[in-house]
Amino acid sequence: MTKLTIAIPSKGRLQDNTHAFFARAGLTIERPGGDRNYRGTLKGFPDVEIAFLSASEIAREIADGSVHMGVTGIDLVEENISAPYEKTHLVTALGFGHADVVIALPTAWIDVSTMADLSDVASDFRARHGRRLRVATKYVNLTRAFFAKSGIADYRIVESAGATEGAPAAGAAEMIVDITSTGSTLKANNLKIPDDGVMLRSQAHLVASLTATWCDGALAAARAILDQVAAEEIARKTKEIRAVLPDPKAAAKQAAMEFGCTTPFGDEGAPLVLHCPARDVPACAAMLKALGATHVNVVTLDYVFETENPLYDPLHEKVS
Ligand SMILES: Nc1ncnc2c1ncn2[C@@H]1O[C@H](COP(=O)(O)OP(=O)(O)OP(=O)(O)O)[C@@H](O)[C@H]1O
Ligand SMILES: O=P(O)(O)OC[C@H]1O[C@H](OP(=O)(O)OP(=O)(O)O)[C@H](O)[C@@H]1O
Ligand SMILES: [Mg+2]
Repeated sequence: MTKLTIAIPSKGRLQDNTHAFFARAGLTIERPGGDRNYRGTLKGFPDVEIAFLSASEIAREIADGSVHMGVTGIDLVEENISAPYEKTHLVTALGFGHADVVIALPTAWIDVSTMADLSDVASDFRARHGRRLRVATKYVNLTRAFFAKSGIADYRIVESAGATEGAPAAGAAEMIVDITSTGSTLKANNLKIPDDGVMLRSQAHLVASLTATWCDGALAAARAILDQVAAEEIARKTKEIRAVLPDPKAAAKQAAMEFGCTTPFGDEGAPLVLHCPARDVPACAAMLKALGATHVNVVTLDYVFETENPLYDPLHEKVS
């Protein structure tokens, strides 16, 4: 494998957001031949190959090293990979695909509102019915780990590939473990989440493989791509503030202390140029006015390229 292979979701809810994420970083995914082609390219990066896979396949291929990087959900990383953080490295959270893996049980079970309550019910159920409570799920490994942590042993997993929320009403299980975001599917099926029943908060991540072969070419391509991704990420979270001040050095120092502002071009300039966390801009502008600035210009940035790359450097450390 001399090329860098990046896997991206070819269907499902992560697909569109993934394309938008790459586009934001100025990266264009090309898929010659359209939807039926499972290989694509990244415009301007001849050493990169794109693999189109489902989100769960992406987690598996990252684990076994057949792709270098991919976009998938943390739920799938933790469910599909044993010892996930020995085999993968989370490059960055992508801010979409937010969903919780939860345990849900019938709303009619009014006495059960915590995992401790459920533990009691599970033992009673077994004593009374001579069989164990059934949990329908496709998250078999996450469920086992969570039930063990909650001290519940009296249950049995019924594997469910789809429409899991329907299992209790269909009589196939007493409860479920599944992913939820708005909660409307659970509600429609008369299911509720115990107070401490959230097993995992998931979102889509850019994930790198620690088992793939990282030759120099693959590393160089990863660096070039992550330079663009990091530059966009920093730019999105940062505003550039420009102001002329009687004592720019003192203002820069105060802005650094109060808001963590940096001075990318030094602290002597007229105007002084600050990089400020986006959320602190109004407060920082007020401070600069109080220090004598008559105008405070705030500029939105497209990219901020820096020598150090907060996304690439930690990955490089692990794979070389
Ligand atoms: N309702 C939801 N809201 C937000 N994210 C969700 C929701 N359902 C699933 N996801 C997330 O989307 C990711 C992929 O799920 P999706 O169902 O699109 O693909 P998949 O399960 O891999 O498909 P398949 O099982 O057919 O291979 C998962 O990481 C999951 O956490
Ligand atoms: O909390 P909610 O907003 O109601 O979302 C939850 C539902 O979304 C997912 O299904 P999806 O729509 O991806 O269909 P699928 O079962 O075919 O994957 C998940 O499996 C739940 O069924
Ligand atoms: Mg789905």
